Amino acid sequence: MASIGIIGAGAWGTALAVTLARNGQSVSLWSRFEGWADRLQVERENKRSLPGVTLPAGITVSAVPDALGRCDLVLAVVPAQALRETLLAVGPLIRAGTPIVVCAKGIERGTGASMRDVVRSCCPECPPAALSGPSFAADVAKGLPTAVTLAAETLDGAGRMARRLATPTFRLYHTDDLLGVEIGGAAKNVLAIACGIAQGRALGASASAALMARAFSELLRFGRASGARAETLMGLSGLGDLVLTCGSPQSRNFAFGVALGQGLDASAASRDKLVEGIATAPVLHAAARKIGVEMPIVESVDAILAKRLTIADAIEALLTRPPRAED
Ligand SMILES: NC(=O)C1=CN([C@@H]2O[C@H](COP(=O)(O)OP(=O)(O)OC[C@H]3O[C@@H](n4cnc5c(N)ncnc54)[C@H](OP(=O)(O)O)[C@@H]3O)[C@@H](O)[C@H]2O)C=CC1
Ligand SMILES: O=C(CO)COP(=O)(O)O
Repeated sequence: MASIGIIGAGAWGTALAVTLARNGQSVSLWSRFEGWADRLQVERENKRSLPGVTLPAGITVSAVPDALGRCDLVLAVVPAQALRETLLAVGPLIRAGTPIVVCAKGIERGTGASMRDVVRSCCPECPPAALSGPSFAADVAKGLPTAVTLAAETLDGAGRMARRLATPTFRLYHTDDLLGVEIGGAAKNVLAIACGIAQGRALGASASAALMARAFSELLRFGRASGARAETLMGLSGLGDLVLTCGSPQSRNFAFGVALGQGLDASAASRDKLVEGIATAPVLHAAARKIGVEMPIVESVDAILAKRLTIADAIEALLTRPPRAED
């Protein structure tokens, strides 16, 4: 069987490589930095993101992307904002017809493009797919039970890829609602920042639960208006990931929100770690406005990050919104 290519040797790329290789797959893991690729290849451990997890022999790490051309399935696991430049660099090596499964969660800043559209424009011969759902890299790398969703343009294609990537502890459901899966993953990061802020401000467990429920209602409203299916938004990649990310200090988006809520400096709180919701907030807010969907929590996060609103004013604005029928 041909290898599975993984683009990006960060926390999630490494965790996916480890879980696939443990299950007998041959994995070509690509990192843009030769020094980092060499370290992983020799030390057999990603000491930066997943200390203590051994890279099985089935993983070959390299900064030379040629091996991606011999893979029959490629996972793109770089930050959403880096997907385009990465695919422009290594995409031409990927064989026509090879699916590119984007594992990043976000919307492209500047263009408002979805991840599948970035794949389509950079690698028009490769069908886009998405892997998303509640799954912390550390949990997956430890072999803890996890369930996520694989979305592709066709249900058959999604099913084939899901069977290829599933392991006894990494359970994959599949769907052809690529749009719905991408929206859930992108939106939950922004909403998790809001939930983190509430935690950092010590607003209490009742407020946190209310915020999470209203956050889900925004996700559902935006997703449906965009054409996503409700069952996708209520599934692993929507509600499932929202619950995980909005309630766990393990989440970088939630932890960033906590730091903001505690009054810490935003740039310091996101300096060393990836907080995808920061870039997604203004794009998601703009997309919602464009289609006339109200997303007051997303709007607040965007305004706080852009320093148009203080946290206190944002909370005040949310609490004084006119009462309405619940949707
Ligand atoms: N960590 C997790 O638990 C999960 C993460 N995800 C998603 O996966 C995506 C990646 O996250 P994660 O792996 O955690 O992030 P990390 O920051 O751990 O790793 C990101 C990887 O992408 C590489 N990268 C960064 N910028 C660029 C660039 N401009 N060009 C090429 N490569 C680049 C990094 O290389 P370098 O280190 O050399 O800069 C690194 O290998 C995100 O969208 C995230 O939302 C999804 C599910 C779970
Ligand atoms: O997407 C994730 C879990 O499903 C990881 O969330 P964070 O990027 O907030 O850490």
